[in-house]
Amino acid sequence: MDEILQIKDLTKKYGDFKLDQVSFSIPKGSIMGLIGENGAGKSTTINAILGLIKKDKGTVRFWGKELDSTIQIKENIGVVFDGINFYETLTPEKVGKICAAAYKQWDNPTYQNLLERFSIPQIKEIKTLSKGMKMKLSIAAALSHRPKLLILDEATSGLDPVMRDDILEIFAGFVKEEGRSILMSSHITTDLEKVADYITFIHRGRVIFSKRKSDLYNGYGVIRCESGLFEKVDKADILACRKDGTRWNILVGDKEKAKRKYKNAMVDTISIEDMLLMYVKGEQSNEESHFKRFI
Ligand SMILES: Nc1ncnc2c1ncn2[C@@H]1O[C@H](COP(=O)(O)OP(=O)(O)OP(=O)(O)O)[C@@H](O)[C@H]1O
Repeated sequence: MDEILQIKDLTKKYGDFKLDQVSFSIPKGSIMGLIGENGAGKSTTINAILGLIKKDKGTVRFWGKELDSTIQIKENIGVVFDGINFYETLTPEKVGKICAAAYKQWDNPTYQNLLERFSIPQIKEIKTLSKGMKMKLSIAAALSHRPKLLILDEATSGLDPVMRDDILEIFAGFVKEEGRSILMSSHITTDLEKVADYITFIHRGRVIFSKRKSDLYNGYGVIRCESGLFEKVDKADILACRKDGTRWNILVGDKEKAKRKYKNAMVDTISIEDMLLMYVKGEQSNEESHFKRFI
């Protein structure tokens, strides 16, 4: 079993919104970045994985077994949400004591080290801590109960760039320990570019792709061309496109094939953020006919 988490056909309907047969897997020892626009379904996916909402359909397997017990989740999965994770009247010191009693594998030296590294005071009430400090406290606690999987839902967005960089380094070290993995949703795609091994892109409740990051960079590309060439591009090759002045930017899934097929075109690599923008804005702006999407 090389995968720590396998999600298959996860489906949940909320009124107009449908999380639609979401499937992806997280290999052991890796960081999976979960990206998508606001309302794409990232938190719904995470909540369904954790059993915080009832899924309509689909399976979640953890280390090969269906994930259905809260005890199994509590001990093995560390969770950090973008919000308050503890009672506001507790202090970081009390959080440590409560967690020591609550978790079999609580690692107090790690917790103390992280509090110091993150400059979190031991005896200040949580309600008096800044948003960033609360996030750091949650991350310290989640890492210190030695979970096999850490799930973070927008958990680093309130942190300054220096602290984010420090935390990304800690995450990279965490997954080096055998079998541990991270699933992190983030709008800060540059963080994921730095640290993620895999990227899953959810758009309007559906998985557009779930791929190794290096395969994304090696595979996807953008053709930049004038209208004349745009007309000749095989529509089957176009994943999304956007007109920028007189030039077209065309997202393709196989950069090298595009270079061979369209010899006069400029074919560039594309960042995760630009890829996401082309998918999302291409569809949104359809009626203005500046953008079009063909899949
Ligand atoms: N409890 C709920 N009841 C009804 N609709 C919900 C509920 N939770 C989420 N939704 C809807 O499901 C859709 C997906 O929301 P979700 O929070 O999963 O998106 P997201 O990708 O995490 O977005 P963001 O980046 O803004 O956090 C949205 O349309 C949202 O309004």
